[in-house]
Amino acid sequence: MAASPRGSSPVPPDARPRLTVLSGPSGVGKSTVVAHMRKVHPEVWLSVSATTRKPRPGERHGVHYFFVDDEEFDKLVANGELLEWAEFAGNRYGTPRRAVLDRLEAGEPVLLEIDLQGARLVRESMPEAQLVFLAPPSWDELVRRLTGRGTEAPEVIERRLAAAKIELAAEAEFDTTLVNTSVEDVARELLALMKVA
Ligand SMILES: Nc1ncnc2c1ncn2[C@@H]1O[C@H](COP(=O)(O)OP(=O)(O)OP(=O)(O)O)[C@@H](O)[C@H]1O
Ligand SMILES: Nc1nc2c(ncn2[C@@H]2O[C@H](COP(=O)(O)O)[C@@H](O)[C@H]2O)c(=O)[nH]1
Repeated sequence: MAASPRGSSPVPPDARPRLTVLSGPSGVGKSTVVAHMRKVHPEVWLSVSATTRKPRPGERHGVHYFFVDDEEFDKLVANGELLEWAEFAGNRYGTPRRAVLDRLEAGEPVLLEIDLQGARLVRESMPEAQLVFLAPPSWDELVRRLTGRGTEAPEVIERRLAAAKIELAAEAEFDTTLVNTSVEDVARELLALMKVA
């Protein structure tokens, strides 16, 4: 048997876990599910996006998002540093490319939590990615969750609900749909899809 070289060697492409993209309308519970999943399996790496949105109370730079201004976001785009980016409800959001590629090359499971436009762009550039759609149990429940979160002004909620109608209509573009009735059940199903548990 040939001796293994010292240090870490790149993982062959076939052995790499697929990139998983989680999308779904604003307020459906994506962040809640992912937070639960990572409490149980901290090894699941979640990409930290850059955004021009202002932080909500409790959100920390580098943890929840990289909060940047318009000029900084323009530079990230111009320098090709984003794997994908999109404008959503008046703000821009993008996935830092290098960190995602590094984790995939190291053979680690990678999760993106992004909107429909971003999911479509990832599908184009990385067709091997699996796209998971998180759906609400009903429209009324989605409105309740988004409103009940209490983080957005009424006009922002309206914009997000308008986007939600478009996102719900695109469910068939995804490889799998999970209905977020129970956070624990969805987290378990997502871990299974990612082949983590
Ligand atoms: N299964 C569930 N049952 C009841 N409430 C839920 C469930 N999942 C999430 N929630 C609640 O719904 C609200 C929205 O959840 P969350 O912020 O995770 O949504 P999101 O999809 O990440 O939204 P956004 O895209 O706007 O960031 C939160 O108040 C959360 O506690
Ligand atoms: N295309 C991308 N969408 C992203 C990214 N990071 C987050 N998002 C999505 O934006 C909306 C709004 O998020 P919020 O934190 O302001 O509620 C939501 O659908 C996120 O999934 C990204 O890098 N690219």
